[in-house]
Amino acid sequence: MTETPRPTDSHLHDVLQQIANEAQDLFGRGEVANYIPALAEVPARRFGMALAMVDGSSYTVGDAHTPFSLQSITKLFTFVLALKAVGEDLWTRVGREPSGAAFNSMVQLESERGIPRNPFINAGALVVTDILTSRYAHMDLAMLGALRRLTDDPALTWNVRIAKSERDTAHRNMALAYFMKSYGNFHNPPELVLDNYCRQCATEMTCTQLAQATMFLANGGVDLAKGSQPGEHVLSADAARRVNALMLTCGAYDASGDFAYRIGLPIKTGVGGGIVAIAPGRGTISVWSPELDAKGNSVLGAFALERLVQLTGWNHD
Ligand SMILES: NC(=O)CC[C@H](N)C(=O)O
Repeated sequence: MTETPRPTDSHLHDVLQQIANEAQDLFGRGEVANYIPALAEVPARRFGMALAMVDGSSYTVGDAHTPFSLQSITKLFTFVLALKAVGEDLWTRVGREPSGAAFNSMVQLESERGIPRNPFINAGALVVTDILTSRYAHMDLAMLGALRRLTDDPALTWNVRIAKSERDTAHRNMALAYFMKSYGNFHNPPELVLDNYCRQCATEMTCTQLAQATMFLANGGVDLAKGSQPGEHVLSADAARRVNALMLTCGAYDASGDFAYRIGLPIKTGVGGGIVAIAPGRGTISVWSPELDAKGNSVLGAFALERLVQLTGWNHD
């Protein structure tokens, strides 16, 4: 059996550079999301990648310092907030099974009596935002506060234009919310929750920030000390393990099985073209490239993560 050469951390910069070079060949194979009008204006041929290691080292390549729209990646952060707020009671409102259906699908909701399959599809994320809307006077600001602490960036915010553009065209998400309300699984006015949800989705981060913000998932629930802040105990090690399990099984909508097969790490994707991946005990990887495949996942992002695990062996040791 041939061994995959294992680059040491000092070689990680070269690994990223190699991946960025190879990825260029894939430009043109996907399309920038256009169902949210303002997202369609993002330049397509962008590629950035960042690694943040639990030892505090970090590596970047390409457009890793350009802010992009997190979109569904925010479902990871709101899920963590809701888990902290209501604990295991969360599972009375949302399931934890892969849906095998598109991220914005309604079909299962009728036969499953308004309980969405998991928190990472739109219906599930809307229920999570509903839970947080009940919990906080200003759910949007509570989320932003949490993200500012995780990135150590007090200026982090949502893009007002993208939030408005999504809110103006959020007909399907509104329908999902009303449908769940008809089953009693939505407690606040859908209009209010949609306002919060669209701001949430329009939050922007760079690859570097996203890798930093998810470090607690690679580090047993504990964030690293950053700037003036001591390391924050975000979740218990047990809860972090469970979040990672959900990312592995449900993080890429109806392509979750394919991502697990190709990459084998817990991940979360978004239609802004971002993907974040967790290598437990090692570090976090974030990648951004706006061209999406038919299921709404970044074409170059998926390729880059697949190459990273091939070149480093991070998914099997
Ligand atoms: N897959 C996504 O990133 C979807 C998020 C987007 N804001 C939506 O609700 O449609």
